[in-house]
Amino acid sequence: MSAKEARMRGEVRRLLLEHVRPHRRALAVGGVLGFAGTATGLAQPLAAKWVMDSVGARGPVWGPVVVLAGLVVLGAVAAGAGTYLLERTAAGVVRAARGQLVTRIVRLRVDALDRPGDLISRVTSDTTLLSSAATQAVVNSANALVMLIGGIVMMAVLDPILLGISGAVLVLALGAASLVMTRISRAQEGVQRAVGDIGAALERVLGAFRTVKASVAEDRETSKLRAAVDEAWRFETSTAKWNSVARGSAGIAVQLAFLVVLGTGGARVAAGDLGVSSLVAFLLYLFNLSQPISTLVQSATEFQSGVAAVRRMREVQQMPAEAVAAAASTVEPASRPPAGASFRNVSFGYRADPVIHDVSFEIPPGGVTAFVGESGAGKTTLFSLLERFYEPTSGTISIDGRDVADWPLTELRGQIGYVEQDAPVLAGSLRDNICYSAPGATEEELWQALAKTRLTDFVTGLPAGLDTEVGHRGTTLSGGQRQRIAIARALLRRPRILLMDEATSQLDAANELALRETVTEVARTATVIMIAHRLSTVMDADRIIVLERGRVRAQGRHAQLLRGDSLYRELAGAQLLAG
Ligand SMILES: Nc1ncnc2c1ncn2[C@@H]1O[C@H](COP(=O)(O)OP(=O)(O)OP(=O)(O)O)[C@@H](O)[C@H]1O
Repeated sequence: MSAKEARMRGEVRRLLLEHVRPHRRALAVGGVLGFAGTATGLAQPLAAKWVMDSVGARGPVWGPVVVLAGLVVLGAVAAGAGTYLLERTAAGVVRAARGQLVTRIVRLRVDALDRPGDLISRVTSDTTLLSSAATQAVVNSANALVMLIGGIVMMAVLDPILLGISGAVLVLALGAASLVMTRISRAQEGVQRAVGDIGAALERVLGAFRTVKASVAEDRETSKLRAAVDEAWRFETSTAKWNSVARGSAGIAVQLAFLVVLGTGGARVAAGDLGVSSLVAFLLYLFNLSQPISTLVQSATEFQSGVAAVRRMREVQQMPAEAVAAAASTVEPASRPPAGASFRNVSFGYRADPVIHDVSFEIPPGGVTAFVGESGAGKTTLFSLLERFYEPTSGTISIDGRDVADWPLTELRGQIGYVEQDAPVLAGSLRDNICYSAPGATEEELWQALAKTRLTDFVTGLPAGLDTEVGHRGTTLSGGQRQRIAIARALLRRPRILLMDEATSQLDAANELALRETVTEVARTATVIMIAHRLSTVMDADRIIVLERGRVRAQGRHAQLLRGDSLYRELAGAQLLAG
C-alpha cells in the first residue's frame, strides 16, 4: 500500500468515525443495555438454582421467585431496549448520510451528472453498509474488547508466562487476519462499484425504453446488464472469500494458542512450576476468548465494508457542485421589467477544444432576439452560459449590466425562464409540472398561463383536470402538449428573460400561430431570446444573430441579413429554417 493510499484510508476511517460521533451517547447506552441483558441472562440460572434449592429445603420461595422473575423481565427489557436503541441509531446514521448525499446531488453542476444510476446506488445501497459499520460493529467491538481485556487480566493473574506465550501466538495469527482487511475493503468497494454500474446501465435502458424496444435491442441490453450483475457477483464472492479467511485465521489463532498453552503448560505442571487447577483455569479463560476474538474480527470486516461505502460517498461530496445560494426572497416585486443581456469577448469549451470563440453581442431589454446557425454552432451553449450551467473560460456575460458571476445563482435563474427543445416533463401531476418554476403562483395566474399556451381546452377536457398524472417523463402527453406545458411553466415565473429553444416539429399550424402570438405578447414584458428553427420566427424577430462554428458571423433583421449574409440566405432557404 502506497503512502498516499495509506493516508487516504486513514482519512476515510476518520470520516467513518465522524458518522459515529453524533450518536456516541446513544451507542454507549445501547451497548450498556445490551451488556446488562447478557449479564442478567448469566445470572438467571443461579436464580433458578436458588428457587429449586428453596423448594427442596421447603423454605420460603417468594423471595427467589421474585428475584428470578425480576431478572427475566429486566433482561428482556434491557436487551430489547438496547437492540432498539442500536437499530434506531443505525437508521439515524443512514438518514444523516443519505441526507448529506441528496443535498449534494441536487446541487451538483450539470456537467458533473455523468452516471445518475450510479449516484442513486450510492444513496440507496452504499449508505446501508454504513449502518452496521457505524453502530453494531462499534458497540460489539467495544463489548468484545472489555471481555478480552477482562480475560487477559485473569490469565495474567493465573500465569504471566503462559499468557506471554499464548499472547505471542494470538498476535501472530491475528496479525495475519488483519492483513486481509484491506482486501475485504477493496472487494467490498468493488461490489458497490459494480452495483453502481448496474444502476447506471439500468438507468441508460429505462431512460430510452422506447428506443431500446424499437431497436429490438432487449437482448443486447440484457447481456450488458447481466455482465454488470456478474461483475457484482465476482466481487461478492471475493468479499466472502476474504471474510472467511479472516474468520478462519481468528479460529486458528485460538486453537493454536490452546495447543501451545497445553504443551508448555503441561511441561510446567510436570516440572512442578504450575498447579493443574491453574492450567485448567487458564485453558478455560483462553477458550472463552474465542467469542470476543471472533466478534472483533466480524466487527472489523463490517467496518471495512463501511470504509468502502464512505469512500464512495466521499467521491460524491468531492464532485463539483454549485454554490449554495441564500434562499431567494419570496416576495417578488410586482413589476419585473425586461432585462438586457450582453456577451463580451466570451470564449468557452466543454473540454480542451473551445466551442465558443471570442463572442460579443448586446441584447437590449424587450423584444425578440433569434439565434440561427447550423447544428453544433453553439446556440444551446450560449443559453447554458447565460443560465450559468457552465462558466466561460474568458470574457464577461452580464444581465442588466451585472456580471452573471456576481449574481447569486437562485436570483440569476429567477430572472430567466428556460424552455428546452425537448421540453422535459417530470413525473407528477399537470399542476406540479406547470407550477414547478413558480410554486407560489395563484390559481388565476396559472389559468392565464394555460390560456396563453392554448392548454385550457386540453386541461378542462381531462376528467382529473390539473390533477391528472403525466407519467414517467410525461409519457401520457403528446410532444406538442409537453412543449406547451414547458412554455406555460416558464411564463408562470414571469421571467425577465425568456430563453426558448424552439421545437422543430412539435406544434401543428394552429398552435404554432398561437404560440407566435404568445411570444409577441411576452416580448412586451420580457426579453425573448430564441433558438430559431422556423422561418416565421426569424421574420418576426427584432434582431437575429447568426452563429457559425462558435463565432458571431452576422447580426441584423431578416431582410437585411437576406441581402447581406450568404450563410443566412442559405439557412433561410434550407430545412434549418423551415418555412
Ligand atoms: N455537454 C457537452 N459536452 C461536450 N461537448 C458538448 C456538450 N454540449 C455540446 N457540446 C458540443 O459543443 C458544440 C456546440 O453545441 P450546441 O449544443 O451549443 O450547438 P447548437 O448550435 O445548439 O446545435 P443544435 O442546433 O444541433 O442544437 C457541439 O460541437 C457539441 O458537440
